[in-house]
Amino acid sequence: MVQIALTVPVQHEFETALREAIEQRVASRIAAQDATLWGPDAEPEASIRLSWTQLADASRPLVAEIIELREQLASKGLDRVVLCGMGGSSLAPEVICDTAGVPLTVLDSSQPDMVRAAIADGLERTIVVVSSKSGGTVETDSQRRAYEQAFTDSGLDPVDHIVVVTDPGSPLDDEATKAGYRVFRADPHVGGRYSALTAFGLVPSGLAGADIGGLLDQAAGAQAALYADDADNPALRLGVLIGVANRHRVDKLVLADQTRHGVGDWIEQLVAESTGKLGKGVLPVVVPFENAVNFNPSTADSILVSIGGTDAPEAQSGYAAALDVDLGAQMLLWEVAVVVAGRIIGINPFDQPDVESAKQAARELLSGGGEVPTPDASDNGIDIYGDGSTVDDAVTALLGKLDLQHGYLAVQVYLDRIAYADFAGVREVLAQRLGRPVTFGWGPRFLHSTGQYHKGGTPNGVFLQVTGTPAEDLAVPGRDFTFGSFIDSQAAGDAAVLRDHGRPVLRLHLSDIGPGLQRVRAVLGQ
Ligand SMILES: O=P(O)(O)OC[C@H]1O[C@H](O)[C@H](O)[C@@H](O)[C@@H]1O
Repeated sequence: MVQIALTVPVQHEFETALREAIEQRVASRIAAQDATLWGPDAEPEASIRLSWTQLADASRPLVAEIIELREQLASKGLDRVVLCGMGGSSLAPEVICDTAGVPLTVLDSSQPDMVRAAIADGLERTIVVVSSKSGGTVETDSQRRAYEQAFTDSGLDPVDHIVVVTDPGSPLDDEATKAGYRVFRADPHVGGRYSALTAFGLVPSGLAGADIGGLLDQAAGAQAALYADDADNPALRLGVLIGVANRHRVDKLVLADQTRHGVGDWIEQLVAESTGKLGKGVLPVVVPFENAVNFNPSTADSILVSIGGTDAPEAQSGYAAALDVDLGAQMLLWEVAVVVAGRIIGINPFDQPDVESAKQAARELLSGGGEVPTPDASDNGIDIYGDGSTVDDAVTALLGKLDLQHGYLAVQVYLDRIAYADFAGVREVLAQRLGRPVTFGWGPRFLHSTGQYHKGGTPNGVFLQVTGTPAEDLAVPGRDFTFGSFIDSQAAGDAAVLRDHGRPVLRLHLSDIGPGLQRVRAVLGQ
């Protein structure tokens, strides 16, 4: 079931763009995996990235395999599932499991306290799914190493506890095969953020107990509507709305999820990484509910989307949508909508050119190269990297750089996202204070999602980083760095690249996280 209600202030322009998309058979050509739709520059990448359009059928044989493995594992007393993976390799299972009401521990961090806490919990009944499409993501590799060590130290054989999902022939595939792990190889012609209905979405979710056959049924049931060259096609309507709004500099997409299962985080990656490049794009702003600031009240440069709603919300810009749709269908709907919007905006929705630059800067710092940043000032245990000699002044200086017509503030917090979950509420406080869109992301998780937009998208963001010294560091087995030095390099590397791109960044480093965070909250008004 897919229902969509839309409002647009430029009805004629919207209808014209919709008619063009129908005449050019955009929806059916997406279904047929036509790689020419995004222009000649995007064609080589698009030609190896479109297999997601037919996954509702192609992934079907996986279901029985996963259920069989789940039963085997359960018979051995393995019933707790931990997922190690970043971005496209963890965001889909997170929302699939939350929607299904089944527990899944998602370890998508390099924060030492968070990694230690996950590992300390119930090892003997834990099955760890290590998911990485490229097989080279350092967080995922480090988490796998930490788990292998922990299993071995506890007298458990990692082969009994680790399942791998990766693309065929990746470095992880080679290592895992040698180690004797159970390996699920995914279709390499699907990019990470479009991989929800491949083994990346289905293996962890199915092992955790979600109804993955039902999820594929939902996607299959929506295919005819989403691939129709028809004015009622909800994906075409949503994609054209986002694309047309972008022409009018309405380039923030504020998402309120009435169902409260966190689908906004999955959409956030899809939209930010697919569109945020070449100095253009759509900034997703995930808010917790419809009465949150930025949704109500909204800003003149925002499209509002109510997920699970039936009436389009009232947006100051006039651009709004309500989607009432089940999860499997919703995933396919957004994938189609985003590539439709990408065509209008004029970007390649299948690459993420600016993610690599931050990874490179982090690697340089880790290997002892690169310039290690030193604080510009220090205020009662909080190191300030930016203008201002006190935390108050530094925050005021950063916020003073915000463009009050088109700008946004991104808060990037490299702390344990379970232990300090309520700090995310600072988004609301700052949005209220500034009257501008504010996003909140946990590092390093957001680097694999909105990180692309921050560096490559419309250049009107200002960035507040919060980092902290962990309670206890943790070695990465077989590597010459620790989780602590890794996350530190990730934050510093991303800040360096943002600054190189001319984006204002303030980093506040808390040498003692508890009191430091209290102070930061007080300064920000939380
Ligand atoms: O699945 P992996 O290869 O480990 O990649 C995980 C993530 O890494 C990068 O940051 C990409 O920008 C993301 O699109 C991807 O989802």
